[in-house]
Amino acid sequence: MKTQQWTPRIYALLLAAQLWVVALAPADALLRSYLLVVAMYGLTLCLCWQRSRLSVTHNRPFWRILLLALCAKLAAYALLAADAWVHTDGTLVAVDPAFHFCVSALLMVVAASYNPGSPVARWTNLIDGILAASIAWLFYDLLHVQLPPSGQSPAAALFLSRMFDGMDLFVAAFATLRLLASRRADERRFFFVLASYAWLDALCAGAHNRLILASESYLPELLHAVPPAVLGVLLSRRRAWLRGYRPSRLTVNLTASIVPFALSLALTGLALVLLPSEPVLARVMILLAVVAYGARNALLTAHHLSVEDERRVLRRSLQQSVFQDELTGLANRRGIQRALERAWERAVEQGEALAVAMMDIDHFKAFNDTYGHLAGDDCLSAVGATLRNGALAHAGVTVGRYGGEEFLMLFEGTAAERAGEIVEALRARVGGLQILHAGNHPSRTVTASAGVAAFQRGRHRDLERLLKAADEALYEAKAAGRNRLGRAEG
Ligand SMILES: Nc1nc2c(ncn2[C@@H]2O[C@H](COP(=O)(O)OP(=O)(O)OP(=O)(O)O)[C@@H](O)[C@H]2O)c(=O)[nH]1
Repeated sequence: MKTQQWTPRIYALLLAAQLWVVALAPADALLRSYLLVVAMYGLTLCLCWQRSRLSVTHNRPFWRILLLALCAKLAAYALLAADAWVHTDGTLVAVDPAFHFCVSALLMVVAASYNPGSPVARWTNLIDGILAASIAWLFYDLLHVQLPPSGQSPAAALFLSRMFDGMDLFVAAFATLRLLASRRADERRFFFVLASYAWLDALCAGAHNRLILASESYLPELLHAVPPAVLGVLLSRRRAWLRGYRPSRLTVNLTASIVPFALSLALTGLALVLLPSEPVLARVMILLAVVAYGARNALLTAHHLSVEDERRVLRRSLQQSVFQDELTGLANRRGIQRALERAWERAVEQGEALAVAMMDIDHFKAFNDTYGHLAGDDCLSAVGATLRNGALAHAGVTVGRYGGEEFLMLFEGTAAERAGEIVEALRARVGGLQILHAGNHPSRTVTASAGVAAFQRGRHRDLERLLKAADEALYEAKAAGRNRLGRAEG
């Protein structure tokens, strides 16, 4: 028989046995009832252990923390059973059951605040753990300070049950918050189980504590058995709960910010209650709450700032790769086109002088065919560097690789005559590289031809016409024998 089939039956049997015990109310009803609850927690523990073994690695710590919380619960009920067995007024051993209930709640808070995915997780988890442990410690301390050891009065019992209500509701609210912010299905499964158990535990414990104040019956003892039984049944199921639920980014981020705030607030609240009786400890705890909250925020802010910096660098290098030619380091076609459009707008709107030139390496196909494509790349790279350095010497000149072995030059605020002079100087620099090119007669070294055109309002109605004029001038230079400058009609 499968686990999910036999578990509800065993829990039902144990519950039936407990009902029989509390209804018949023999002399040792309390002891037997607690022993049955211990048995239920024992079975639930086994199911939780099995679940932790089956879970994916990154989720395993959650199940292990829950396992420890259940161990603490089991220990608390075992102590209650031992207490019922000896029938003493106080407790049997030095540590009373309240301590174990506190430890169990602390561990569930730790599970709900544990965040393995965050990049600064090691430190934030440590801070959250310290806060949760301080809350549990203060809570336990408060129980003993506010409640004298002999205090079994109805007022003291009411105080005790209110304190436990507060603690249980805090755990349940915390687990629900994490459930709402769980993106992964396996994490959501854990927090569904934890939140269901925490709410049920809070309701049953609250109801039990009030009912035993109001009646002499043992029947409220049944309420102790409901949370472990329901938890065990949930643990034995394999199905994923809230399958269709996907938290928004806002919910996830809000929860992440609320967790440290809620922990610090709870610690401060408990410290304020403790302030009149233990002022030093209370002040230390308030200070701890403030420092821990501040340190956690500082950690996260520092992390976000460094992520933002990395993003900025990445964005810049991405932008560069979009507008820069890898081989020559010049602006690529997209980059030079963008610069050209901006310059064109300025020329049209503000009447600034504008000239463009197309430059093309002569017989570059023959160069590639003779020396190979890699040598061709080296040649393009050397020509590109020469044009880039040469352009630096003249204000308002931008050079880009327009495509293949063709370069586009942009002269802003430069008259046609002057633009021609600069192109000639740049062509001379290319020739000055003295790169061997046997197929390029008569120089037998790499040379370039160019065509220049200046913007004229009446003649060039759009950018394409200006580029076409420069291209035609280049064509004329090629046709006239290459290694020269062609000028568009002015
Ligand atoms: N090595 C290399 N060659 C390229 C690159 N881009 C284009 N080319 C080559 O450049 C050559 C251009 O040849 P053509 O357009 O026929 O012009 P050309 O041989 O220079 O002749 P003219 O322009 O008339 O002087 C082609 O062989 C292309 O393969 C590149 O990035 N690297």
